[in-house]
Amino acid sequence: MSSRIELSHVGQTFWVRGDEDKQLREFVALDDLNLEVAAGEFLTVVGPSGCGKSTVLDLVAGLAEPSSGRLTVDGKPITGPGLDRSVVFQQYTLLPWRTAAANIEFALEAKGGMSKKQRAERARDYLDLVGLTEFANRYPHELSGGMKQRVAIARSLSYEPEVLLMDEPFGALDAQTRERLQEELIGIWSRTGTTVIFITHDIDEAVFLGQRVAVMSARPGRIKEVIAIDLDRDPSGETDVRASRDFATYRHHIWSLLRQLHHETDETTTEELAHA
Ligand SMILES: Nc1ncnc2c1ncn2[C@@H]1O[C@H](COP(=O)(O)OP(=O)(O)OP(=O)(O)O)[C@@H](O)[C@H]1O
Repeated sequence: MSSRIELSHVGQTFWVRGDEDKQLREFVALDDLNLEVAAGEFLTVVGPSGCGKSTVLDLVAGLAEPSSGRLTVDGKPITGPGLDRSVVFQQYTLLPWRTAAANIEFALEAKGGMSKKQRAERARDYLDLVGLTEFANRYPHELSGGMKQRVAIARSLSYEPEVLLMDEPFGALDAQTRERLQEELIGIWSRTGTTVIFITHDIDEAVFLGQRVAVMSARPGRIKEVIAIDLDRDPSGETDVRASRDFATYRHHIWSLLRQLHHETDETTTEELAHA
């Protein structure tokens, strides 16, 4: 099962204290942001630092309420967190006193409706899916960074959410582990059909994973452009799609957009400082 997500005219404003006068001021993090994610789509999001990527994810996760606009999952307004949507953060959020399998079982306990035996079986299935069958009884401190993140992904998938929200989940990993996990994630996604929103700072990662890449602008945070990625992926993994001409073209287009946005943000900041 997967779900369609829609954000229309979404705005998010925070109250922040000025550096100089310590007065509270409104800070517009998102303004009139519109985005649709189709059921079963893999959408990646890139944008300058501080443009509001995590804010968007928090809103879809139901961890925060927007100041304006509307967010829906399959047409129903998002009013808070729900087991239909699962979040994977950059930092591994495993319970250190529980084994890999027990971490997953714990999440399933929270969902309810499953016997102990069913939970144990489900945990095994999802550890198999992320290639960690042999490590079910290891504690987090006995696992590598990449393995911990795979357990976190298995845990998020185990309660079979319709939507998987990923906030730079591979950001803390070395380049090789990161590439391997990207490939595994594509495999898992094609098997489960979950709708994925994946935030990253890495253009290559965005192009490799996304069926579409949403590029955000900063100040205010909006969707600048959404680029459909049509790459000839080789399911056997034998061909290096990252080395293809098409990949380089997409990469360069997004790089140029981000560079332009970076200049625009710098100019806005200079103007704001001049008027402060
Ligand atoms: N609770 C908050 N209170 C005040 N300002 C906030 C709050 N949360 C986020 N912001 C501000 O909103 C803007 C967007 O933050 P957000 O974390 O969504 O950006 P981001 O694109 O995910 O950043 P990065 O790429 O650096 O992780 C930033 O300027 C941030 O300082």
